[in-house]
Amino acid sequence: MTGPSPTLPLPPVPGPLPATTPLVVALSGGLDSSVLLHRLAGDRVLRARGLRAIHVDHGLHPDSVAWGRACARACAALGIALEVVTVDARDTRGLGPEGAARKARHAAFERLLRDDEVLVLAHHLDDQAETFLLRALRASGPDGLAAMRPWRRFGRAWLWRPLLGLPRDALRAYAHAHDLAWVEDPGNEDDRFDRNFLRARVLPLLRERWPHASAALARSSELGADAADLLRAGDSRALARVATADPRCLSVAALSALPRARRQRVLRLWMDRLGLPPLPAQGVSRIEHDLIGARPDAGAAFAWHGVRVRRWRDLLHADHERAPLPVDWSVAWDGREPLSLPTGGALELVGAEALPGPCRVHARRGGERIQRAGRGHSHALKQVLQALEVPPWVRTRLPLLSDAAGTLLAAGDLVLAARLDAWLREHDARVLWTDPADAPPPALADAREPRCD
Ligand SMILES: Nc1ncnc2c1ncn2[C@@H]1O[C@H](COP(=O)(O)OP(=O)(O)OP(=O)(O)O)[C@@H](O)[C@H]1O
Repeated sequence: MTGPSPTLPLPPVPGPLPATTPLVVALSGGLDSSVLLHRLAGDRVLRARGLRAIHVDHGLHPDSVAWGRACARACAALGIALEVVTVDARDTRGLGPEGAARKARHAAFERLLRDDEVLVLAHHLDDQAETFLLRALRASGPDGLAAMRPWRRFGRAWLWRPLLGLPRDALRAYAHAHDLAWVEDPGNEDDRFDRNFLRARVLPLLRERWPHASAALARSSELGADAADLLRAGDSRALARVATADPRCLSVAALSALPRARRQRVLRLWMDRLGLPPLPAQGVSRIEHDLIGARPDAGAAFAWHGVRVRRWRDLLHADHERAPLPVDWSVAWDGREPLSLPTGGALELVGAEALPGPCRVHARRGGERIQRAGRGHSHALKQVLQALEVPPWVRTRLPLLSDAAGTLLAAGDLVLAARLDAWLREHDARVLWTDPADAPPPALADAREPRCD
C-alpha cells in the first residue's frame, strides 16, 4: 500500500485544455473533498488557473445547513470562493434516495459550470474498488466494470477525479498532517446501504487475505475501461452499418446480420446516442425476440420510461411515446392563423391569407377517402398512407382538413386533394404541418461520452 503522504501526489490535469481553464471543486465537506480542496488550493500552478468550489445541499439531513457553513469556513480560510446551492432530491422514483440525490447534485453542477470548466471530484482508489464490486454484483459487463473514469466530458464542462489512484488512508494521513476539519455524514455508517456494507464488512475481510485487494479491483476496472473503449469503437462502426437516414430508425435486416452480442451492444448504444433512457436487460431480449424476430406487420413494440421501440416493416423505430389526436377532436379553421394542435405542433397556411372557404380540422376516424391530383377517382386514405409508407404512429397524429361539406382536402401536409392542390399552386401557397415528433434527434454519428459513471 502507498504509505501516508502528507504531500499527496496529483496527476497533471488531463486533456488538451488551456492552462487558464478554471477548476471547480465539488465540496461535500467530508474528509475526501476537504482534502482535495486543501491540496488544490495549496498548488500555485493549479490555483493560477482559477479555483472555486460548489457545495450542494440536498436538504435531506437536519444538519445539512451546518455542513454548508462548515464548507464556507473551510473555503474562507483558504481564500476560495464557494457557491452553496440547495436542490430538491425528494423525487426518488426509480432511483432510491442516494440515486435521486446524485441526480439532483449532478444537474446542479451542470447548471453552475461554465464552458470547459473542470469539475473536480474527490473519489479515490477505495471508492473505485467499491464501485467495481457493486457493479460486478449487479452482473455488469465491461462498460459497468470500467466503474469511474478519471476524466470525461460533463455537459459543456469536464469532470476530473485526480485522487482515483490514491487510497483512503493516504487522504486521511494528509488530513491529519494538515490538521484539517471535516464533517462526518452519519449515513456513511449505515450498512443497510450496499456501498457502506462493502466498505465496512466485505473489503476489510478481503484485505485480510489480499492486502492489495482495493488496488487490484481498481486495476481491474481500468482494464474494464480499456476493453469497453475498444468494444465501443466496434459498436459505433456496427451502428453506422445498421443506421438509416432517420436516426430513430435502424434496419432490421442489417441488425439481424450482426452477431448477437454485438447486436445487443448496438441497441444500447442507439438509445444512448438518441439521448433515451438506458434499455433494461429484459428490454434487450424483448426487442431481440418480439421485434427483430417478429413478422414485419405484427405491430410489436417494447415500452419503458415513456419510450417506445416498435417494429414496422424492415425498421426498428425508437421514440418517446406520443399521444394520438383525440378521436373526437374537431375545430373550425379558416387558415388565417396557425392552428395549435392538442398533441403539440401546429397546422399552418403559408403564402396565402386564408383558405378558400370555411374548413374543419379533425382527427382520423377511419373510412375517409381522398381524390388526389391526377387520379380519376377517390382512394381510401388508409391505402394512400400505406402506399406513402407513413408509419402507423404518425397516422394517429395526422390532422385532417375537410371543407364545410365534409370532403377531405388534406391529411397534414402529407396528402393533398386535387382541389386544394390546384388552389395552393395557383396562390403559390402551401399547408405546413409541424409535429414535435419530427424534431430531429441528435445524429447517430455524434461522438458522445460513455454514460457509465
Ligand atoms: N453535497 C455535495 N456537494 C458537492 N459535492 C459533493 C457532494 N456530495 C458529494 N460530492 C462530490 O462527489 C464526490 C463523491 O461523493 P460520494 O461518494 O458521496 O457520492 P457518490 O454518489 O458516490 O458520487 P458520484 O455520485 O459522483 O459517483 C465527493 O468526494 C465530492 O467531491
